[in-house]
Amino acid sequence: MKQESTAQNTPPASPPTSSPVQHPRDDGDPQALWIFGYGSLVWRPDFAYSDSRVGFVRGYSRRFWQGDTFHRGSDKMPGRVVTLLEDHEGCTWGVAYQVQGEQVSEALKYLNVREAVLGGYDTKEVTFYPQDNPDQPLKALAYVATPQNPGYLGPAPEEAIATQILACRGFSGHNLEYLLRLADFMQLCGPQAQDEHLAAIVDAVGTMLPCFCPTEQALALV
Ligand SMILES: N[C@@H](CCC(=O)N[C@@H](CS)C(=O)NCC(=O)O)C(=O)O
Repeated sequence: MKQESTAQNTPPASPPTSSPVQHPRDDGDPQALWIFGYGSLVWRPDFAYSDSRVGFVRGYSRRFWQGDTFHRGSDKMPGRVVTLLEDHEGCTWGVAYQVQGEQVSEALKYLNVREAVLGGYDTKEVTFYPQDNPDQPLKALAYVATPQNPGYLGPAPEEAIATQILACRGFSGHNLEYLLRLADFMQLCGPQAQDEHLAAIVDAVGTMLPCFCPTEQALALV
C-alpha cells in the first residue's frame, strides 16, 4: 500500500524500508531503506515513511529483556522493553517501514537518538517477510539490544517482568501502555501471529492488576 506518511501517522496495514551505503538496500530502489519495528515502533514510529507492511522475521524471538531508564522507566526503577533474541525456531511479528530519499537520513538520525543513544540498541540486518507476500522477503534494518549493552536485564520469570512493568513509567509514558499497545498490535495480526512470552506477561499483569491498584487507577496508568 503506497502512502505518503508524516511522523505522526500510526502504522497502516502494510509497508517496507531503504538504505544508505552501510544499511540493507531495497533491491527495488537503492535509495530506499526498510526499517523493521517490533516494539514501540509498531505503534509509534514517529518518523516519516513512504509505505509500511505487517509481517515477520524468522530466527528471532521477542523478549522483554532490555531495561529502559528513559522512555518507560527511570534510573531508580528501570522499565522493561523488548529486544530480539536469536532463536533458530523463533518468529517475531512487527511492521516494516519504507523510507525513501530524504526520509532515510531523517529516520536514521531520529532513531539513532531514540533507539541507540537513549535505548542502548544496535542496528542489525534482518530478512523481513511481508504478511501479504511472504514469498518475496525484504532486507531490513532492525534495532536490537544485545547482552553487551549496559541497559540489558536479560531473562526473568514473566511474573517478575509483569511486576516491573506495572511499577514503572518514563518520559514516554507508563510501561504498562508499552506492553498493552504491543499486545493490541499482535491481536490485529491475527491467530497466526503468536508470542507466548508476551501473552504470559499480559496474563500475569491481568492477574496482578486488581491487587496492584483498583480499576479506575489502573485505567489512569495508561
Ligand atoms: N527496537 C524495537 C524496540 C524499540 C523500543 O521499544 N525502543 C524504546 C527505547 S528504550 C522506545 O523507543 N520507546 C518509545 C516508547 O516507549 O514510546 C522496535 O523496533 O520497536
